[in-house]
Amino acid sequence: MRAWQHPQIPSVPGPSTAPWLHDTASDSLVEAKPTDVARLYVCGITPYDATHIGHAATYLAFDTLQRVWRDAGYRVHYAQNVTDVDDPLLERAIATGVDWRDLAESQVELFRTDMAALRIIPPNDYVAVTDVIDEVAAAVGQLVAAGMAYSVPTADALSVTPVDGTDPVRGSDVYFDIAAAERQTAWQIGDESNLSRADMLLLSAERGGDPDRPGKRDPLDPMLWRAARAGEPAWESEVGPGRPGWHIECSVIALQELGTDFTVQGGGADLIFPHHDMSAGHAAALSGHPLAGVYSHTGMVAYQGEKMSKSLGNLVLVSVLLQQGADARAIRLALLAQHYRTDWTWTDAHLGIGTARLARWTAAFGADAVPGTATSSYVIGTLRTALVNDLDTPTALALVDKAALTGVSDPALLARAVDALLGVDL
Ligand SMILES: Nc1ncnc2c1ncn2[C@@H]1O[C@H](COS(=O)(=O)NC(=O)[C@@H](N)CS)[C@@H](O)[C@H]1O
Ligand SMILES: [Zn+2]
Repeated sequence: MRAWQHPQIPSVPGPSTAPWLHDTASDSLVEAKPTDVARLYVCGITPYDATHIGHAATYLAFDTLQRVWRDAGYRVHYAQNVTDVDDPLLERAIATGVDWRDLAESQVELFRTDMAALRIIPPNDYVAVTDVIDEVAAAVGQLVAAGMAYSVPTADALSVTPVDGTDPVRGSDVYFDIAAAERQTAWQIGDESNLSRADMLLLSAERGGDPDRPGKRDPLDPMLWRAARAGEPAWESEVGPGRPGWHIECSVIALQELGTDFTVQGGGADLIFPHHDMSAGHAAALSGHPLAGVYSHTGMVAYQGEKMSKSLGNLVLVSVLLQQGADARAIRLALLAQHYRTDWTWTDAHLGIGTARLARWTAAFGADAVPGTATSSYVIGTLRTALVNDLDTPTALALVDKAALTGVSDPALLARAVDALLGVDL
């Protein structure tokens, strides 16, 4: 699927190194140093109510990561999915009387324009789950054959006569067998999330799981394939008519585009469990290898006291801010002023601060700037040090603020660094 236009990224002289990132799995800072190409998977949107400030903050964090890798001389291979068929999307389509395909299509297009406006680097591979149904079904079939998945008879599935009668899977929902996968692979549930089983059960119910469903071997076993039901989209497949589960789509797309053991798997903290634990479990069961080296998660942006989210409807949309006259660079600066791993609350004041900062930086380093006393190359060195330290953009912004007060020896050089590393073209 088409992504969006790639922003210009100038090269900046001077040495830089791979970034250190907080890794959720080890709960420590690790060096995200690729062996050759930096391979990155960041979970994409479920396309409705696209691009709220929370989405933008998360994708901006992994944009910053890529800018630091590129500055250090690494090429980046970036993959991202679109969850363009899933229960929440179908519910929203029904609630708003819109065909789910039209809703997905229009929201992905809005997301693309917002990402391009914010100069966020696009993925090399932008893959919709509806484009890989066969690949997902084949992966589910592989897990069934390997004894790491099982079917649960489905009362309300469309009655389907199994083709040859021997295949117990047709016409049933298919679940991942966590215990079997833990026996057959090095993966253990909780490897990424480090959560207690009690917390897992709570989060599983809150985030699309069905721990109370009868017939499952373990309440935490996640669904791999949902059998066709009346009124729901379904595709014919080797595991019967139906559609993909959530976690398996990211395992299949990440493995297909990046292979195993890729550098960083990224997303918001609400994906830590079940989504990223299970995506890693499915990938280990399919490939025998770990999915990624580093599991990187961003904090949640709230608005009016609650995490910004579709279901709550407390959304601040990037496109609305832009329509109201906000400069995309000011929105970017407003987001970069918060460390990517903190939970924080958006207020309109944040946009005002970003707008004022943009004006000060334009005066100090833009086309009409006059040289000042700080040394550009020195300031750029401190900027790089801040970003290599777990993408510390708040410190980076403060360093550029300070340089703006005194002016710098070579304003154009600093402007190049601000563009390359922070994505703000003054
Ligand atoms: N309020 C928020 N603050 C920060 N990040 C958020 C917020 N809401 C959603 N996100 C992040 O934005 C990304 C897309 O979220 S989403 O549209 O709900 N889609 C999904 O989570 C799945 N399609 C991932 S496969 C995820 O990484 C999610 O963690
Ligand atoms: Zn995902």
